[in-house]
Amino acid sequence: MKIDGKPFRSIWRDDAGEVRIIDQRWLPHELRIVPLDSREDFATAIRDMWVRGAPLIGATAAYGVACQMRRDASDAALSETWEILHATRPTAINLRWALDEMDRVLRPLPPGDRAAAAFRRADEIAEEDVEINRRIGENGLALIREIAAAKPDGAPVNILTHCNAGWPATVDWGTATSPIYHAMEAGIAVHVFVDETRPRNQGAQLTAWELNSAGVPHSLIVDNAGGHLMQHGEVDLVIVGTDRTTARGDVCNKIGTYLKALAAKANDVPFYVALPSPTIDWTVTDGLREIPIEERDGAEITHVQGRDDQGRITTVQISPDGTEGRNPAFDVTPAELVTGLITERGICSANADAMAQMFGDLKNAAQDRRHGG
Ligand SMILES: CSC[C@@H](O)[C@@H](O)C(=O)COP(=O)(O)O
Repeated sequence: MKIDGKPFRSIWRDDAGEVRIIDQRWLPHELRIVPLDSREDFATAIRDMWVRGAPLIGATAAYGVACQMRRDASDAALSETWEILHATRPTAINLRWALDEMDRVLRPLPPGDRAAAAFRRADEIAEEDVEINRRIGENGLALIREIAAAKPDGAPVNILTHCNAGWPATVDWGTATSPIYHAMEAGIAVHVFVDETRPRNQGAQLTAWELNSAGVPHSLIVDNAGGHLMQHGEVDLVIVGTDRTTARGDVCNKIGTYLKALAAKANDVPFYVALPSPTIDWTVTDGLREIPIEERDGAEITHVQGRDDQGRITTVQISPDGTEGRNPAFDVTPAELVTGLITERGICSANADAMAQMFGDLKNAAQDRRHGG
């Protein structure tokens, strides 16, 4: 997508082949581009959320393996790099997916061939992500078009989204935002309610920033406003992203997603999840019991970052000294609250049969790998 009219991705290789990212900690106030080189650079960038969002975490890890292969392409380095990068964040399954994929491709090769093959596969993973998200956009567009057709002429389709499942969370397009960008391109009027998404404010800082840059009409709302807006008929559709979706369609996403799904159900608002296939974890079914939920530093709750009137990015404390924050970063929305999954292959019901029918090949491949096939 574009920043000030210039096309950008969230991660790319420069003319010399070096990996560069947008350091998202400073958005929307400053656009800082940084190189990543060592395995430690990559681990820090994922752990400390310079990059974040499930698909981008996966792509970054793939490039992390590739860069390491330039330094040391031994079997031991391959295994160690898998472990180090895998330990950075626990919830988004794209991390393990990308690391397994790199291992699958590199392990059979002689060490001398691994660096070149690793960069090839990492570039492909990045390109595949862009294409998956483009298709999610096309498939979600059909949904928005249908809702638009039932509205009075010219009235915008009001879409609520939570967190940032936009292009900064992926390599490009975003997942939840891709249908919105496709609707804009198709000339359909849309308006987006952006949940601020405490504690880290990915909605206020990233989703609002990207929609603003793309000229998409939007309103920033506090996380607690969604239910009220739904009760008053102001939301036509909810679209969120996901960090891990189970084989039966339980959806793990940013903390607060579950409450939006409950409110949507109570008010007959369709609740859709934009789901790229690498975000499906075929090894788990019961999301509530089986998905590890990241617990982050309580300081993210007790403090807030913003820009002061001197233009400096600063952090302030909002709670009393001595009060500690409890900070589970994700929650699980059970499949029965999900109207449908917008995937690159089409829209799929959130249940085991429908998912197995749409992605049977991927499910079988995952099961083969699990049994050492
Ligand atoms: C396309 S991104 C989908 C999810 O990864 C996104 O909604 C989300 O929860 C991101 O969490 P974050 O903690 O910012 O990495």
